[in-house]
Amino acid sequence: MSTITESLLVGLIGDGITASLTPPMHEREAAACGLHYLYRPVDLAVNGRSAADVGDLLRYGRDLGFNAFNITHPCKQLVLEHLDEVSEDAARLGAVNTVLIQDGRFIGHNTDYSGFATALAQGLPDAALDAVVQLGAGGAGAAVAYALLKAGTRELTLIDLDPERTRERAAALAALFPDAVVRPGSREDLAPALSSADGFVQATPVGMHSHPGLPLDPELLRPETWVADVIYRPVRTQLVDAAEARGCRVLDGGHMAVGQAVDAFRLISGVEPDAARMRAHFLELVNSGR
Ligand SMILES: NC(=O)C1=CN([C@@H]2O[C@H](COP(=O)(O)OP(=O)(O)OC[C@H]3O[C@@H](n4cnc5c(N)ncnc54)[C@H](O)[C@@H]3O)[C@@H](O)[C@H]2O)C=CC1
Ligand SMILES: O=C1C[C@@](O)(C(=O)O)C[C@@H](O)[C@@H]1O
Repeated sequence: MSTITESLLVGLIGDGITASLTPPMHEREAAACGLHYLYRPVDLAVNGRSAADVGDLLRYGRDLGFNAFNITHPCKQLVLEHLDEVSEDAARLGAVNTVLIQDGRFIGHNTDYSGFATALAQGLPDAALDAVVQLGAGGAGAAVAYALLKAGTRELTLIDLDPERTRERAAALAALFPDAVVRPGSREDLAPALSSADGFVQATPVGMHSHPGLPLDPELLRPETWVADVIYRPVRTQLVDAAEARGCRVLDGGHMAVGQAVDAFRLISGVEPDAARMRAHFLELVNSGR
């Protein structure tokens, strides 16, 4: 037996997340830190719930003694209206992936953007960020683009298959970062934009086990352009391999997956996790086929 202050009970609310690696990442790190910490997937698909139930699930969780939740697709925006307080960055970004429950209040944060920012700073130290081309303007793309602009990107070319989404996301980001140029583009803009870009970020599902392939012709990548992928299943995507073969510096998607977990773990537990240990455990999980 333990009370809400003696142990930590955490959940991940989202659709189809039962096999997520985030729960084992948190639990293993907590064990290494000597914490009593349980982290359960709360899968909408398994429970016959819809995304609109996220507020009810949060309130049930609070009543049942949960300390925090991670929130994922398709609830990261929907959850906002149920929160008592939202961090400045999560409010600006318009998405929350971590909810702390403190004194019965719900407090939202976004560790997708901060996790990517740390991953980029540590994984590609000294990378020039002035001009970046990004493919994909969905949920992950929004967080990554926000992180880039906050870290100093002056010129971001955003390209998504959905032109309306591209325009809307580019306009929203341009309003948040008035000193930067956020240019909505189409696939025809890839080659000219990459001819002078410092970096290329791939934030589409292309490259996942379920969507194998390359999101662009790797010949378009100059060796001096760094490349970041958000896909982490597999960690070594075809893009990561092709970019390395071209001589580019590369950040695989596992860095963002670990980065969001590191930042959420710190917020939830108040304990500083060992990021290198979490990355090693993450790779162990991926390599064992989890
Ligand atoms: N490393 C990490 O921590 C995280 C990784 N992810 C991964 O990021 C990927 C994207 O996830 P979400 O953004 O949530 O999905 P989403 O469905 O919200 O957005 C994906 C976007 O990519 C666009 N797209 C698809 N194919 C494209 C192509 N060939 N060229 C240009 N645009 C294209 C779609 O139109 C859509 O707007 C997923 O594979 C997910 O697993 C997501 C969250 C965190
Ligand atoms: O979107 C993601 C991915 C995730 O849902 C996972 O399953 O690892 C965990 C969330 O915290 C994060 O925001």
